[in-house]
Amino acid sequence: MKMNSRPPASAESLIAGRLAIAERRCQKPRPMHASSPRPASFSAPGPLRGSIAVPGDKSISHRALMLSALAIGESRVEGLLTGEDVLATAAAMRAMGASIERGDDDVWRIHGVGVGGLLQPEGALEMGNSGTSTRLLMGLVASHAITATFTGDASLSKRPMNRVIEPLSLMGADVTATPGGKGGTLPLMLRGISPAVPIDYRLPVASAQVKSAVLLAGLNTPGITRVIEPVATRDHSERMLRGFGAELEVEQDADGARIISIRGEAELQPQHIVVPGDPSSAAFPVVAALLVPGSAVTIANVGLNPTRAALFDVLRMMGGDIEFANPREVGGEPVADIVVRHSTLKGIETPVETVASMVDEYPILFVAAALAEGRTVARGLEELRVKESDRIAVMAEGLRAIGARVEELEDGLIIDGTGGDPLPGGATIAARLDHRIAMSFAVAGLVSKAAVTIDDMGPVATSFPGFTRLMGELGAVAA
Ligand SMILES: O=C(O)C1=C[C@@H](OP(=O)(O)O)[C@@H](O)[C@H](O)C1
Ligand SMILES: C=C(OP(=O)(O)O)C(=O)O
Repeated sequence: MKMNSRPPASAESLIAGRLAIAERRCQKPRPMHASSPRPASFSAPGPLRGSIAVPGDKSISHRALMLSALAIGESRVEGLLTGEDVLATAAAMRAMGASIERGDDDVWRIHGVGVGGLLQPEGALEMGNSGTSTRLLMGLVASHAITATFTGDASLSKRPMNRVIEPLSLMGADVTATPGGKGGTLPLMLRGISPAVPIDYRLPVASAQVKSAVLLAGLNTPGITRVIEPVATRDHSERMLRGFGAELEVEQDADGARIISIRGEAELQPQHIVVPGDPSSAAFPVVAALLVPGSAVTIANVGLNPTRAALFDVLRMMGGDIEFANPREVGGEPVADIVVRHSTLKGIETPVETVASMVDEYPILFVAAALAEGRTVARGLEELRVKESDRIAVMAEGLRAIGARVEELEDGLIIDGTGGDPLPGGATIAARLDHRIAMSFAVAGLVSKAAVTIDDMGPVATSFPGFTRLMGELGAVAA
C-alpha cells in the first residue's frame, strides 16, 4: 500500500466534504460590499430529517443593541444574531460612543451612553445591506445634536428613505443628499436637533421601520411623540422600549388603528435580553420540510410573536402539518419549537390583512405555492418591490427559470403549482444582493429534478449565517 493511499470515500463522507466546502465558501466572514461571488448548487437526495436551531431574530437583535446602547449601565444580550446587518448596527452604535463587546461566552455586554448621549461619529455610518439599521438609526440621530452620513451597498442605495426623512424632518432634523447623491436614497447626511419637536404621525405605509424610527426619535424629544398605525406591524420596538423602562402606551382608535405614544427624555434601565430564533429564518427549513417528501424536522426555539408569525398560519391553511411544541415566553416574546412534516399543500388566496406579519416570508411562500396543488393568488404586496431587491419581479423571473408557472401582477403573483411534482430546476439564479432570494431558490433546488444554482450565497450572511451548514445537517446537499 502506498504511504499516501486512503480508503475509498463513502457517499456520506463525500457529501459531508462537499457541504463543508460549500459552507466555507458561503459563510466565511464577508467584508461588506464583497465583490467575489460565492455560487452554490442545491439539491436533496432524500427526506430532510433532524432538529436544528436557527440564529437569533434580526429585528430584535438590532433593537437590543440600540436600546442597550442608550441605557446607562451594562446590558447583556444572549442569542444575538451575528449577521452582517446586525454587526452594522453594532459598529454604528460604537461609533456614537457605546461600548459593545462579545464575550467568550457569546454573551454581548453593552455599556450605553444614556438617552441624549450619542456622540458625533467620526466617519460615515456604513449600513451595508441593512434597511432596518439605516431607518432606525436615522431616527435615533434625528433627535441628537449630531450629524451622521449614512452609506450602503448597491441594493440599500436604491431603497426609499423619504418615508423616514418626512417624519424626521417634521421633528426638526435636516436631511440632505451627500455630494453626488440624488436625495431620497443613500448616501445621505442627517443633521439631528436637540431638542426635537414631538409629532403625531400617521404612517402612510405599513412599516415597522418607519414606526420605529419615529418612536426612537421620540425617545430624546421632550413631550409625547405619537405614531398612528392603521395596519399593525411588528411590535418589537414597543415591547422592548417598555422593557427598558420607557413610558409607552398603545391604544386603538375607533377604526382599529394603533396609537402608540412615547414620552421623551426617557431614562432607560439596562436589561438582560435573550433573543429568540428568527421566524423569518425558520421559514426556510419549515418550507423545505413541507415540500421534500418524507421529511420530518424540528426547529427549536423560534420566536412566534403574532406580528411576525403569519407565514405559519398561511402554510397551515394550505394544508401544512406544522405544530408548535413546548410554547413558552422568552424575554417578553412568545417562543416554541416548530415541528413540521412533509405535506401535500393546496393553493390559496393569501390573506391581505396579514401581509405585514409575514412581509419577509413571501419569497419562500412563493416556492411553497409553486409545488402546491392548484392556484395561489398573493396580492397586496407592493412593499416587496422596495426590499433588498424587487422581490415580486425577481421571484417571478427565477421561478419561471426553474419551470414554475407564474404570472406577475403589479402587487403580487399568481402561481399555478405542480401538485407536489418536482420542478425542472437546472437554472442559475441571480441573488441580486438579496439574502431571501438566495435562500428561497436554495430551497427550490431541494424540490427540483436538476439542482438549482445560486450565483452568490454571500448575501445570506446578512441574516442567516450557517444556513448552508444547517440545511446540510437536515440532509440537503450544497456543492
Ligand atoms: O422593523 C424591522 O425590523 C423590519 C421591518 C420590515 O421592513 P418594513 O418596515 O420596511 O416593512 C422588514 O421587512 C424588515 O426585514 C425588518
Ligand atoms: C427587508 C429585510 O431587511 P432590511 O429592510 O433590514 O434590509 C429583510 O430582512 O428581508
